[in-house]
Amino acid sequence: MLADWLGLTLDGESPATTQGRLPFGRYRIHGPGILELTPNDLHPRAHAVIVSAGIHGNETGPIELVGELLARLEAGLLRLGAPTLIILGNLPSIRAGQRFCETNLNRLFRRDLKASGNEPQRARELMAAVDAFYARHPQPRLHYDLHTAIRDSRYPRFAVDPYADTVTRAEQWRWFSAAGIQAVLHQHQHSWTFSHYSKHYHQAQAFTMELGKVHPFGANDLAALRPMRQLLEALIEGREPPGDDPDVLKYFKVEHELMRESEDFRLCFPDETPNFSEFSVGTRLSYDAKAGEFIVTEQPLAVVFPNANVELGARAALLVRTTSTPQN
Ligand SMILES: O=C(O)CCC(=O)N[C@@H](CCC(=O)O)C(=O)O
Ligand SMILES: [Zn+2]
Repeated sequence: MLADWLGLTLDGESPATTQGRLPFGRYRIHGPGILELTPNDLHPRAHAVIVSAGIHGNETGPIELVGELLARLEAGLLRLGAPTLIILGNLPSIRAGQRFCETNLNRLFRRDLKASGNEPQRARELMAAVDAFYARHPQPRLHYDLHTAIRDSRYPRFAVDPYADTVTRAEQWRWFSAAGIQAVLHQHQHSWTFSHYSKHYHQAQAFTMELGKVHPFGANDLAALRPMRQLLEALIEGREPPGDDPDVLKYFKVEHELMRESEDFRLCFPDETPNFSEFSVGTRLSYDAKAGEFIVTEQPLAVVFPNANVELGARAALLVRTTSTPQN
């Protein structure tokens, strides 16, 4: 049934039933792409776990990873021990194989959202689903929003740590280390992403997890994500995830965001530049007819998520520097 849910949801069809039993619990479908799993026996260490994927429709690896988790739950290979909400984000854009249809869903997760349209409507549905889930469950809150990046990366698997007052527990860095995450990027300001929503409004331990590069369905290297799957499995079972040395991770913080402010905007480095590539002082990184040029000053800067083709007013790249320690 759970494997059917994924397939039917991606095909735009409704499952025949909206609730049922699992080997170690039960499931309930709250709406398209919103599935709650409730354990028969709650593990004492359990979090209230949210795992989301497909917030960008062309990022298929995390959707396949969720498929593996659901198949293993259904086969009884995982012993459900934590309340878990599984979310598939932008269903029309997943079907179209595009990052988004009309606007980038992952900039819309704010309670004062005014916009109308398909993606704003979906953001409202997902915010309501998160609010209701966390209201139902008193356990410590956790949300991993799974993505893949457009470019290659010096660190193919990295976590983006949203900016918010909530303190990140040090165990997260240990878990990430064991899960094969190679770097952590601390945001410097509110970003209104899905993970930021859970951290800012619900004080969840919440991260955007970049798990390799964008590929079509069937072309993803799920073997490289096996340690990450083990982290998710531990959380779904409600047990303490494996940990490893947090000093193995590289830590970065955002220093500046390059914004696209006019039609005449360009990045002054090749399109295929990998994430975390470093540029020395004096390098011109961008030109915008309205904002002018951006030149690296004082210390080298590395570039993450460069994309000159974003909407006007949107982020075209993050400029980052290393930081010696994780920020808690
Ligand atoms: O590779 C890219 O350019 C984009 C990959 C992606 O979708 N990243 C997320 C990061 C969200 C965050 O900053 O937490 C995004 O841009 O929405
Ligand atoms: Zn994404």
